[in-house]
Amino acid sequence: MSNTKGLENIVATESSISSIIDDQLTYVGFEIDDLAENSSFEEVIFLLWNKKLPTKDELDDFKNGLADQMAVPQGIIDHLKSYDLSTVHPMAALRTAVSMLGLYDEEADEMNEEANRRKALSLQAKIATIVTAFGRIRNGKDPVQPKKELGFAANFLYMLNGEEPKDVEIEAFNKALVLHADHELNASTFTARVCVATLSDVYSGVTAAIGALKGPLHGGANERVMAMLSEIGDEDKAIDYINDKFEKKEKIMGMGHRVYQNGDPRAKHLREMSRQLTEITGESKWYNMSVKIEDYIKEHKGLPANVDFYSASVYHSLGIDHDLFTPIFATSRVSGWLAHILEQYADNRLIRPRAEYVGPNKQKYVPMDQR
Ligand SMILES: CC(=O)SCCNC(=O)CCNC(=O)[C@H](O)C(C)(C)COP(=O)(O)OP(=O)(O)OC[C@H]1O[C@@H](n2cnc3c(N)ncnc32)[C@H](O)[C@@H]1OP(=O)(O)O
Ligand SMILES: O=C([O-])CC(=O)C(=O)O
Repeated sequence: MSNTKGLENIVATESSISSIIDDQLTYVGFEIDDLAENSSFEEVIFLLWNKKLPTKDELDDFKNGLADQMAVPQGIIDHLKSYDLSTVHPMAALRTAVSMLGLYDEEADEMNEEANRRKALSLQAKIATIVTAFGRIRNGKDPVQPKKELGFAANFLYMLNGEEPKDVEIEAFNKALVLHADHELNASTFTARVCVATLSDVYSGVTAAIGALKGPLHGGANERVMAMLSEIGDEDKAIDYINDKFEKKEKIMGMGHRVYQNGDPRAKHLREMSRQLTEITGESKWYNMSVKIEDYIKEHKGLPANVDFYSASVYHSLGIDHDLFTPIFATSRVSGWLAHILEQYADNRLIRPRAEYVGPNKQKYVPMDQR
């Protein structure tokens, strides 16, 4: 048996949801650049779940269906309120709340496509409500009910802030959601697929995926990028800070990628959004600092910026609390997780690789009183 640490370059499944070929990302064969410029997030979810773009009527129905599913059981809101939310990370709260959603669903273990698609729509909608409710409750505010006439991106910002967002904010947030929706067999998506390949339920798959996304080597990097930029504080201090990290052999968050060699195709969109938004907020320093770091790391380590790098200054410019960055990633990526979960159920086989045993052999049991 050969052993590839981290399963690097191992092809573990077939999928027709998204592809990364020669550093190009597509969703169902549509270039990410095309979708980022033209698509609504709802349209992208429909695409990932149905492998085709919706007609206008299909999209209207889909948007209505999502809006109808946004209310979260009061028991979950009350449960969130029962914790000291000043110390709870929102990804931990989201993980628990999504798991709880399964307790409220009588069909949680129903294993047919119709029931699973209904659960998918419900989860997609409710995760946005949970994340925004958490953001408000911990600041002593009541959750805000969604407005049916607003799209997904606008509703998220509305439910978080209690006021309707500006067009420029909606456009930027929608694009960020589109860019984060799916990404082939990344760690959280793989986790979801491994979980449901045991024929466990959709709630378990999404709960497991949230746990995987939370880590700093994956979705948790975006929050840490902003922590790094804040710690640096001043553009002129950026290079010394990075050199210090190099010396300590510490990783720079938002840099590097397992699959992309020459650059993450999503980063250029987020970089441009960061430029525009930081100019609007009068805080171009975050963008300038980020560019300086990106260029320096590219030159000295040959590492590209990944999707998490510029999303940090984008979300910061939208006035979002830094620890909500990864939950926002989950709000988008759940669309991809659900697409992969449905695909896995449709042609399932248990996922069970092997481990190469490197421990001691031929040991003899020693009774307790002789150890
Ligand atoms: C949405 C996403 O999940 S995108 C990724 C988000 N994660 C991050 O931004 C965290 C920082 N980046 C990293 O830790 C890595 O680049 C990963 C996890 C993304 C990819 O990891 P891997 O493919 O396993 O690469 P690995 O960690 O083995 O790194 C290979 C080499 O590049 C170096 N390297 C990789 N990323 C970085 C980084 N961000 N900063 C400094 N050095 C790095 C490693 O130290 C290692 O060097 P060495 O060979 O001299 O020991
Ligand atoms: O694909 C990966 O390994 C990580 C990533 O960029 C993503 O999940 O968007």
